[in-house]
This record gives sequence, structure tokens and C-alpha cells, in this order.
Amino acid sequence: MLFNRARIASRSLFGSLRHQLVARRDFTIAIDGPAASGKSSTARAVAQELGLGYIDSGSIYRCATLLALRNNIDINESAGDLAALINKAKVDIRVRPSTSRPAPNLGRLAVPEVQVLLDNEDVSKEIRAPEVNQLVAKVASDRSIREAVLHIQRQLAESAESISTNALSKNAEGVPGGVVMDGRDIGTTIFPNAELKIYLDASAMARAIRRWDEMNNQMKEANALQAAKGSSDSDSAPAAYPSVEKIARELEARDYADINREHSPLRIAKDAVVIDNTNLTFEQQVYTITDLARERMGLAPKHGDL
Ligand SMILES: Nc1ncnc2c1ncn2[C@@H]1O[C@H](COP(=O)(O)OP(=O)(O)O)[C@@H](O)[C@H]1O
Ligand SMILES: Nc1ccn([C@@H]2O[C@H](COP(=O)(O)OP(=O)(O)O)[C@@H](O)[C@H]2O)c(=O)n1
Repeated sequence: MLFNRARIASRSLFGSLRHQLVARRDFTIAIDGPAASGKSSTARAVAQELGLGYIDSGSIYRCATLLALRNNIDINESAGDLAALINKAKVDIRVRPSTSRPAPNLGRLAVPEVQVLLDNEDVSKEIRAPEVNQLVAKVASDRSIREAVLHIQRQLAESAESISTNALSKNAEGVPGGVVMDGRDIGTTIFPNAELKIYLDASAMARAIRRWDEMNNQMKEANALQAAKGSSDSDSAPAAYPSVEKIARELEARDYADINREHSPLRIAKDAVVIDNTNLTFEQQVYTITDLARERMGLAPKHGDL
């Protein structure tokens, strides 16, 4: 059985500080890529298939952004104040097997649900709000904030529990422990020695349509809930659906900022496997990655030709 040490390293970012974090992990999968390319849903499904832990690093940057908004911190003026707040904050990412039917675009795979807690408050929905989407790339471009987030990533990586389901007994047999983490700099900066690095991509249009679909479904659910309550309060008027064009512009602006920032920009790690999923089904991309991982673990593939 492979037993490797994956380094959680920050060499390029904090090299001068010799700030290198080392965590013992049997098998680490890093999944990077642009916004809405399917990283988080794929990472969760892969973690579930293999019985590994899961960490959504983007949600930590989103929590940092929520802290900035709630405390009226101007990121251009006072990034250090925000970094200090993040250092004091407690972020928890809880993952549990899905309780609802799989979304139609995800085929038969039920994607585990993630709950994000900021200082014990469930902020899972709030961190996906439009105001957070607009500010998060700016927040993530600051070096002191990235350093504060790195501490949280390290803590979470050390304590990540595997996602367990009944399916695991048959699918995860022989699989070592480990973690799947998704984000922008996981394969390049955070886990440069990850056993498997994936760069997940899809066309800008496919990504915008998928995010639009996702947001519309969520809004429909929220509006239906409100209608069922029979609320006539003007504050709780049904939320307007954003246009695909608006979402495409937001994704493009965020990708541009993530690719062009100075610290830990979004890059394809030189040893990453690039998967463009524009024309792949969700199952195809998940099974391709789990079979690649199994191969590197010295195990037989489960899914063969897809
Ligand atoms: N191959 C695919 N085909 C269709 N929809 C997909 C596929 N992969 C992911 N999705 C959907 O795309 C949306 C964005 O995926 P998500 O995992 O949130 O991306 P990211 O974490 O990269 O932002 C989700 O609604 C997800 O279910
Ligand atoms: N490892 C990471 C993860 C996210 N981020 C930042 O956090 C933002 C939100 O990440 P996310 O993964 O939640 O975004 P989506 O792709 O899900 O929309 C990104 O646009 C980046 O600016 C980062 O800089 N580094």
C-alpha cells in the first residue's frame, strides 16, 4: 500500500518565512480550476466514492469575505484587520451523505452535502450571496489573508473525516486514508506533492449555464417555501432570477482576478491531469478521477471504459 507524506506547503507564497506545513496523509487529491467548473461537486463525489475526507477551500475565502462585509472592513485599506479577524475565527466544514434525490444533471450520483460553520453559525447559504461572489476574489488576492486562511486549511486537513456511506464498504476497500481538497492553488501551493492533481475545466458558457441552473433551482425552492408560508411581507418578495449573461460576467471577472493576482494565482500544475468536462457527464468525470486515484493507489479500476 502506498503510504506517502503529502506536504501542505506554502513555498512560493511564504518561502521567506520558511513557513512550511507538513501533514501526514496517505493519499491526497488536489482539484483546481476556474469558477463553476464542477470542482466542489466532483471533489465531494470522489471523496465519497473513495471514503476520503473533503475540504472546500473556497468556502474559507468566502467566510473571510463574509467577515469583511459584516464588519465593514474596506479590503483596500485594512486587509490586516481582516487577517486578524480570520485568525480568531473558527471555520468548520461538515460533510454528510446526501439526504435528497440527486440533481437531474448529476445522474445517479448523490453528492454529499456540505455545511459551513463560521464561529458555530451555519453560513452555508450566506457565503454564496451575490455580495460575497463580487468581493471574494479581491479578498483572496491579499497575501496576509491567504496566510490566515492557510492556518484554517491546515487545521481542517488534519481533522477531516472521511465521508462514509453504505456504498463505502464495497467501493473503498483497500483505499488508504486521505483527503480531497478543491480550490485554485491546491496542486500548485497547498499540496505540491499531492498524489493526484486534477485541473477541471469547462467552456465559459457551460459553466455559466450550470451556475445559472443551480441558482435558479435554489431560488425556486426558496420562493416556493415562502409561498407555502403565505407570507405577504414586502421584504420577502420573491427573489429575481439572475440572467445567464450576468452570471457569465461575474464568473469571467472572478477568473480574471484569480489568474492574474500576484499570490498563488490559478495555474495548471505541471503534473496535473487536465479534464475538460464540457461534454462529459458528471458520472464520467467522477469515475475517471476515482479510477485514476485507484490506479495510483495500486488498486484495480472500478469503472473501466466510460
Ligand atoms: N459534467 C457536468 N455536467 C453537468 N453539470 C455539472 C457537471 N459537473 C458539475 N456540474 C454542475 O455544475 C455546477 C457547478 O459545479 P460546482 O461543483 O459547484 O463547481 P465549482 O466548485 O467549480 O464552482 C453544479 O450545479 C454541478 O452540479
Ligand atoms: N484555494 C482557493 C480557493 C478559492 N479561492 C478564492 O475564493 C473564490 C471562491 O472560490 P470557490 O471555490 O468557492 O468558487 P466557485 O468556483 O465555487 O464559484 C475564488 O474565486 C478565489 O478568489 C482562492 O483564491 N484559492
